[in-house]
Amino acid sequence: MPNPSPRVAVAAVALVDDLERPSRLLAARRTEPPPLAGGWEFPGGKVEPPESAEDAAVREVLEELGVRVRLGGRVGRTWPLGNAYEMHLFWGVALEGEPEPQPVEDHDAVRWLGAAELFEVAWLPADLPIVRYVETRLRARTCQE
Ligand SMILES: Nc1nc2c([nH]c(=O)n2[C@H]2C[C@H](O)[C@@H](COP(=O)(O)OP(=O)(O)OP(=O)(O)O)O2)c(=O)[nH]1
Repeated sequence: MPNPSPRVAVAAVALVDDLERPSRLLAARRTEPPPLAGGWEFPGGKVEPPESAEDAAVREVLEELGVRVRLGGRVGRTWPLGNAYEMHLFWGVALEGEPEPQPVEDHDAVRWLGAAELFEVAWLPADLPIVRYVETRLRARTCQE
């Protein structure tokens, strides 16, 4: 049977300070591979079937930032990342009592960014349309569509 999507699924989290009234987003700076190193992104990674995109997003944030998160809804639609990947992005917030997110694996810096600061970091190019959408949500102080 033909594969319905030739793109590999990536799942990631738009980690915010508050799912009800978000004002800041966490961005993380990649260290690997060399062509992507230094680019800022949403923490996440490839979905490893049979896990769901949601489970992959939670797993990746724990591995990469040392924080357990609770997910909210999806951030918009599924977003293409070049020709090879598609991203399933979920709003998320750190569970109560979790430590401050820090780069544990695959990143060397994290930053909390308010709506007016979102473009102070060099996002991976494929993330730019997503960040523009996130900006509209932070300015409206809502994770709703
Ligand atoms: N996690 C993440 N990946 C992104 C973003 N934007 C973007 O273009 N990508 C690309 C980079 C990678 O080519 C691909 C995701 O792969 P990854 O390297 O994060 O996945 P992974 O952690 O499972 O990596 P690996 O174990 O297979 O090395 O998607 C983003 O915001 N977050």
